[in-house]
Amino acid sequence: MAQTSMIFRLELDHKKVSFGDVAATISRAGGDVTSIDVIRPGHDASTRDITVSLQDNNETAVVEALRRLDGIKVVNVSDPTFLVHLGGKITVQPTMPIKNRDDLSKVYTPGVAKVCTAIAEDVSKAYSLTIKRNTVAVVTDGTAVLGLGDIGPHAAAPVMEGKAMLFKQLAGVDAFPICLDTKDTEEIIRTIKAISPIFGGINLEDIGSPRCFEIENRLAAELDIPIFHDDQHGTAVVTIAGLINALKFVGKRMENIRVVVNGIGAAGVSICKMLLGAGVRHLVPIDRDGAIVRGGTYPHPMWQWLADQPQVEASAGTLKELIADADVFIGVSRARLLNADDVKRMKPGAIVFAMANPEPEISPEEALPHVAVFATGRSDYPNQINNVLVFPGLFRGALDCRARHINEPMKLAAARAIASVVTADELNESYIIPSIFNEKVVASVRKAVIEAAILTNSARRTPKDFR
Ligand SMILES: NC(=O)c1ccc[n+]([C@@H]2O[C@H](COP(=O)([O-])OP(=O)(O)OC[C@H]3O[C@@H](n4cnc5c(N)ncnc54)[C@H](O)[C@@H]3O)[C@@H](O)[C@H]2O)c1
Ligand SMILES: O=C(O)C[C@H](O)C(=O)O
Ligand SMILES: [Mg+2]
Repeated sequence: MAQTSMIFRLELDHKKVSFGDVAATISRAGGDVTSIDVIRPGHDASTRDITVSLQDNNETAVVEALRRLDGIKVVNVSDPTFLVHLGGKITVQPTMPIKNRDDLSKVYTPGVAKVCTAIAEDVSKAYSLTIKRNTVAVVTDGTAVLGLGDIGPHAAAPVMEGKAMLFKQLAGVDAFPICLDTKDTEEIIRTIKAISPIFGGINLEDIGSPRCFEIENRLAAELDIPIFHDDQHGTAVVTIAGLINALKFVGKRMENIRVVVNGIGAAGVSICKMLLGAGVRHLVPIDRDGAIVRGGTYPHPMWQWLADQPQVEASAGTLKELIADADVFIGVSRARLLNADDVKRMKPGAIVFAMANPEPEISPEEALPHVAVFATGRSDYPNQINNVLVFPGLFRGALDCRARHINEPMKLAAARAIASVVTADELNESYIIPSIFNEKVVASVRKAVIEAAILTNSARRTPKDFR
């Protein structure tokens, strides 16, 4: 069951009702009082903010129960999640104050002109004399936002702002949310190319498949800064990291496991490719019409690529049929597609990564009793397998060594680095993947990415700590 919390502002008439009555009413309606703030104290009446933890968004039941109580006025109901979004989540800060005319003439006209001229004469100076060395554009068209689908560029913004916050807090990267009002592949490519001069890298986000593949490939070929579709590669990297450790925990090997991947979109395609690269020999890719089978013919070029791989199984079927006898289930599809009976039919030592956001393919309550390792993409359950473990450190590394692109060895190095943060004695069923608050994650990913970039000639600069 999903837990949320809400703040109820109440006016209490003390002659008619006590706080005990309020707490008991909230509890009967399915809520738990977690904190109380007295906004206006008083002998006869008071105003209080009551924070209530709720199961499954049953706020209406609580409000109705409170309204039926004599002596209570419900002034306002607010959702703390909305409150943290008020006014947006990021801002732009100058690196120094402009204190006097002298400062002004340096940072702005006339002084700035000679810096512009220097860059015009040698464009590589943009890295040392502008923000380019530290900036990433987080670009979306709003077509595949989490598992919510095509909700448009305005509605996508809170996710993009969230990614920008994480870039900054975790890795010091200045990321800008860019939400494009177009779904046209050529227009998206043209626009990103046109805005690219100020950016050191491009993080594509929540762009639906199959358009995302062409957009990424074309930009990587036509621009000389790293282009990274987070939903494809960030997800694949963190999934491989989680799988390396989950397999250690259950004592199985990549070569011997049968893996079902459900949802062969942006994330699913990249996960399948990385699984094959990591040595998986029994792969069952499934989308909404059933399995993508070896030898089949598909209009989607990436599905056709999968159908041509020898490790992909040839048997057709639905998710419910094909999950039987799987060692590993990886879901990057939609909410609530599986139940306890489905995961019960997996092999002993089953590993389930139900990574659809915000709601996984199966809830932990249903899956946990029947599987050895369970993970989701969410921060409120153990084992959060989410691309946030990847993009901050990966771009930190790519920017620091001015990587031309982000290649397979850099991604694999990032996956191994994340997995290695969990030591052998720490590894257990609820700790296969480190927390994003573990400071070692970004540092380890950065280091591994830079080493791989130098070895593969993607790096244009060797950072000081590598010299
Ligand atoms: N945990 C993470 O870090 C992470 C990262 C990326 C994506 N995701 C989640 O994975 C999901 C997919 O994201 P995406 O960017 O790949 O989107 P996408 O739109 O590119 O792909 C989704 C795919 O799922 C398929 N699908 C839809 N319903 C299905 C069903 N009932 N059975 C099988 N397949 C079905 C679609 O046909 C499509 O191919 C979303 O829920 C997203 O939030 C999680
Ligand atoms: O945004 C997230 O939490 C992860 C991922 O990028 C997603 O689209 O679900
Ligand atoms: Mg995403």
